[in-house]
Amino acid sequence: MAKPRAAQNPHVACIYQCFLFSDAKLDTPAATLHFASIRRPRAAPLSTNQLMAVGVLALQGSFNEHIAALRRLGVKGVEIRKPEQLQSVTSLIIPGGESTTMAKLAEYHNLFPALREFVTTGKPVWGTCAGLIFLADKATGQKTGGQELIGGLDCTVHRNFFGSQIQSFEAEISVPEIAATEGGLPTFRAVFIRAPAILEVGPEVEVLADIPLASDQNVNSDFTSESQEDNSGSLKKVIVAVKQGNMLATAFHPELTADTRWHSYFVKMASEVGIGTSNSASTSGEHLEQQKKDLPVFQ
Ligand SMILES: NC(=O)CC[C@H](N)C(=O)O
Repeated sequence: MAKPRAAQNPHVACIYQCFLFSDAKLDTPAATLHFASIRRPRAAPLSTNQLMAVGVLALQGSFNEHIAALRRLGVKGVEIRKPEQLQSVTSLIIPGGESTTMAKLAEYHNLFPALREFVTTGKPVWGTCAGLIFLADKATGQKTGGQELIGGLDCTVHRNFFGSQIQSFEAEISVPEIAATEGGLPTFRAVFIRAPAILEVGPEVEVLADIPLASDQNVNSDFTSESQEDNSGSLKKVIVAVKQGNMLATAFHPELTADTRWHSYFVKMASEVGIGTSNSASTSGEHLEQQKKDLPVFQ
């Protein structure tokens, strides 16, 4: 597997920076340059009965990009900011961003009880990056005083495992489960932005992807030499994507690439639990109209 490449290119670093601290600054020349380098196959279009509205927590971070990725599949994304809005959706994406800020906003809007209920009632939830941190039962590397988590995902996450903003990187990761169900290449180009990693998982958790660590990679000291070793006792790797029942979590950002396979995988999870919603997705006419307004993710 390719060694993770740090985002040293100033244009790419700029995008990562913009991404974390604002909602949608992706229509810039720098974004164009960045996304042009990520040309991946799209997942096959979803059939009509897989179309449904998916909630996207829209407090902070990359919610616009998730909604745009869903739109490319013909699926409607609904912005969720208040507890009562969760009643109108049957699945939810918690985007990446900055988990401490997101937690403060969620607390301010009294969202935590409704979010926990959403998870515990078995509705599909996908956390990306900060969203993964939200779903974890335990997080390390938090700011002083910690932060509230939704929990439910039996794992321990290190919040900034791969280091600071400038250690953001992209890497080709092996995604056997995604390739088996969604087709396409056996690898996925994953964008890690001040990314967390999963240090430990419980028995119910299925590991969907991990990433080898370069020998010179500067990772957090909480990661013990014992947890770095695989069965052969030599290769250092860390978990970056998992599934546990109704919960999917990725340490990286599929919504920032043109490869929609993680989104189609999640939409299928949502449709498989048999709780399709009356909030049906757009008609094909609407879909075409929406595509014109899409964010500049290159095909
Ligand atoms: N890209 C991201 O979502 C980064 C998450 C960040 N490490 C945090 O603590 O919130």
